Amino acid sequence: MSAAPVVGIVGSAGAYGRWLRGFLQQRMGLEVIGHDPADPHSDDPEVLLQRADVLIFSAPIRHTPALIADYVARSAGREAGRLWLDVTSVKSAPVAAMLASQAEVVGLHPMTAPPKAPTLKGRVMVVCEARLARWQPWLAQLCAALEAECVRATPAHHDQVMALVQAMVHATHLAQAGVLREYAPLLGALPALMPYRSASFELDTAIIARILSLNPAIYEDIQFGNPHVAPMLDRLLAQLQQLRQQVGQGDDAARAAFRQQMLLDNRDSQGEAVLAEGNYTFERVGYLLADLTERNAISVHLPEDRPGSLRELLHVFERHAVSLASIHSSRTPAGEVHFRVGFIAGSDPTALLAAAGEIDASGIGRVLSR
Ligand SMILES: O=C(O)C(=O)C[C@]1(C(=O)O)C=C[C@@H](O)C=C1
Repeated sequence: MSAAPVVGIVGSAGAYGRWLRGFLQQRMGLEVIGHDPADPHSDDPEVLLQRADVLIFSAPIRHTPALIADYVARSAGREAGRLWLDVTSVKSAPVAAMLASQAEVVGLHPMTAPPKAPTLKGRVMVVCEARLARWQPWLAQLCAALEAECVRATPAHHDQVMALVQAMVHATHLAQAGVLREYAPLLGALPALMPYRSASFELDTAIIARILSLNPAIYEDIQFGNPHVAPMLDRLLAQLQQLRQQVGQGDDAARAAFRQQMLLDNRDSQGEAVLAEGNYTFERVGYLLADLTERNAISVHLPEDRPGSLRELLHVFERHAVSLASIHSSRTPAGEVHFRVGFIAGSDPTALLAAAGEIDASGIGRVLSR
């Protein structure tokens, strides 16, 4: 095991491959080599097998087990004493394929698309330590540098849990997207419904938009590449069919059954503490959404990340006698940290313009277009 291993990425041109290369080079100061069939300038697989102390498979889930098997055959024992990792959303098959090698093996699953941020701070990463010995300290360094909340699991348990955490969530939202599409000729597309939104609807449509904006192959493979998904879908359908039957029946007995099964039994099963926490989260997110959609606001990027920058910014509003209603740190779509400052209703637009002008002119911050 080397303190500064050479890392090889199989799938270096993909979204995670590119993110990992940046992270490993910039945050961990490591030499990174990579192969990707989509990048003719990338290194040959043989170069990776010769030089990489750590090999990371970052390829489409569907092809990963066969791809790993191919590397096991080509490597032919040279991988002994090295570390092999993968970052796919399903764990049993890729980890089993890596275990056919003589390398130490850890399956990873970051529970996020490649973030705009330089690390996985604030995100979860599942870690399946399938065969780990001498590389343990380096894996700990990797996890610390990634700043993710790491949760250990076996590949089998991971895949069972992901049928709920990922496949069920994606399935219900894609079904909602399909229903919205079917109703669009009658009621209009989403923009026609948004004026009537509840916080729940807004959150669900944001999730739908997120899923439909990311890589379709990942969502396909999460449904089709995990054997625990089909039985989960059966249960999901049975729940919906039961509700459909009760609404169709429509009498007091059906209402009582609905109330008992769908509301009371589910409430009891979740327990008071979990419900209270989730309900509180919902309220906080609801307020956050309201603040973020508030038009009477400006976003400011503070170029200097130093103590006192935010106080100087707030001081400008104070001098222009503008009262703030909210302040949130957030990220632009390009990933730049900014502060979004909301103002109380009826704030003087001229004072706001003057304050924004002063922030720009003084160099305290850069006011972003809305
Ligand atoms: O960044 C996100 O929106 C995600 O959560 C992406 C998401 C998911 O939708 O479950 C998709 C694939 C990865 O395996 C992890 C998480």
